[in-house]
Amino acid sequence: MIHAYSVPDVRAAEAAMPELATGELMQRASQGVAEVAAARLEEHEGASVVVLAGPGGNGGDALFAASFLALDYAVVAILTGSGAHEPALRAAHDAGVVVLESDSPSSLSALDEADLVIDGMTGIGGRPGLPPGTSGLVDAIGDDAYLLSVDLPSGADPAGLVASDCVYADETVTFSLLKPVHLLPATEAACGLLTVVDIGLTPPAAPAVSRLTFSDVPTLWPVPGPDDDKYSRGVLGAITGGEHYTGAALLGVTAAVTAGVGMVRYVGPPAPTSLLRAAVPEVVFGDGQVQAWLIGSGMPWEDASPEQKTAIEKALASELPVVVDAGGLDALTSPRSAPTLITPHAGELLRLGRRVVSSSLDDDWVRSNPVAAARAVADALTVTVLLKGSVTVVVPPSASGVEVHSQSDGPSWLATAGSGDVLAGICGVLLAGGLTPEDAGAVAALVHGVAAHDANPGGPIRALDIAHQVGRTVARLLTR
Ligand SMILES: NC(=O)C1=CN([C@@H]2O[C@H](COP(=O)(O)OP(=O)(O)OC[C@H]3O[C@@H](n4cnc5c(N)ncnc54)[C@H](O)[C@@H]3O)[C@@H](O)[C@H]2O)[C@@H](O)CC1
Ligand SMILES: Nc1ncnc2c1ncn2[C@@H]1O[C@H](COP(=O)(O)OP(=O)(O)O)[C@@H](O)[C@H]1O
Repeated sequence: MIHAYSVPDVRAAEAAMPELATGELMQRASQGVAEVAAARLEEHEGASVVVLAGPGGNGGDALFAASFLALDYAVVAILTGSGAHEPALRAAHDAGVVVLESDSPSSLSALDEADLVIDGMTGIGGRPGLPPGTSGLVDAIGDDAYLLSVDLPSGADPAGLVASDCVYADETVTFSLLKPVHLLPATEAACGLLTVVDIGLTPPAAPAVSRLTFSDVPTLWPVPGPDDDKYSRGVLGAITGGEHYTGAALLGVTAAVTAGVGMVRYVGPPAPTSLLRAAVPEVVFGDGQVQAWLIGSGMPWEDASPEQKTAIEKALASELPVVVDAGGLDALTSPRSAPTLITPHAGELLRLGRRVVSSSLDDDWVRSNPVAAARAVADALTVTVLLKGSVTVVVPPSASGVEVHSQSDGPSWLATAGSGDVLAGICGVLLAGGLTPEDAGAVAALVHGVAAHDANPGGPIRALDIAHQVGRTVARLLTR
């Protein structure tokens, strides 16, 4: 598991180190930046470095790194704020670094010609958005330059909440502790490759964001034992698909069966029922006892059959865990006390937010702060929200005290019709297997992303292939 910690907690961890006051922490950080920069220069056969140094601690890290690199490379430092970290600036001067002001005519040409640029303009104390007057410098960086950010890409929201104008790095070097900026959807893409240099900080007690890794899957995935039978393993009731979206029923139920559910009971009208009878012979049909429900994929509320509507109302009124996808979200009109995982994409979350948070939310509500939008719906309905995207977040209600989970395991080829229906099926298996909505959502997102990769590494993927792949991917993750 990877953890990221809130900015105040990281500050407190730094303040607890006597090495902060002596400058030793900055020496370790800047040495780490210099080592990573030198390795990338080797790999790319580069010789020239430009450092963008702001007035804060990150600027200090960047200038000290410049002083180390000046032993072997031609290094220019551009000061981007009013003032600079004094000891670091002195070290850069002493090492022969050419120091320029940001408005110097030479700055733009140096950036255009640099093989590697170190971005140390803003750090975890920065506000979202590039500092005034620096966007021209960022634009001047040559397309072939390797862009290495110190701690976080300048301009990115350290809390990872708000999308803003920022540097898009090839790589970010951070120090001992990840921050939300490195893992959350508004900012992760700007970080590029993430490299962690240990400078000796002690992790705070509680993370703000967690991310599962492959080695967490054997701990969390429900594996049957010798005393299990199909009922004890978990029966999933699926109320999905309809006369129109027959495929959504097939995709979710196929994923559930290949992901290893004890049994699936399907409730739906004749067309998807016939399809499932032919394509997924393991499924049984009609209402009955289940351990969890999956409702709504491919079932706009107005298309739901009377039998489906009755079964959904009963499921939502029960004490059983429920996964609510797509059209099922329209049936969720009041808070649930039983475990509930909802799986909207951004469009569906906006529609739901307008119903349960405020009818006046603007079109940008989810995009401008995805985690806050998911949290508002989670709190309004006391459900856990899995908000889908290239970075998928699993956001529990605030009262739970559980941290946000963030997963980014799938290729962009996952953006294909029906892949969300597959994800909902995997979520259903895990709720039926007894996982909490937070764990179920995070593990399902990881396995879904990896299965998409495994289905056709490096190339396009159809959703049904992901559904067929899930079981093999789970086996690979359980036995690696
Ligand atoms: N073979 C099938 O039977 C399939 C059935 N599907 C079902 O089709 C129904 C409609 O699905 P839609 O996803 O079109 O839902 P909606 O029609 O409810 O939402 C689509 C709207 O949301 C907007 N939007 C904003 N952000 C988005 C994002 N990140 N991803 C997707 N749309 C975004 C779109 O621009 C569009 O206006 C659902 O019930 C779904 O389960 C789909 O899953 C596709 C495959
Ligand atoms: N650019 C992307 N990169 C990786 N995964 C993505 C990307 N865009 C969407 N996804 C994933 O693809 C799936 C799409 O689900 P959804 O929008 O519900 O589609 P559908 O309704 O057609 O099934 C989700 O799991 C989402 O996280």
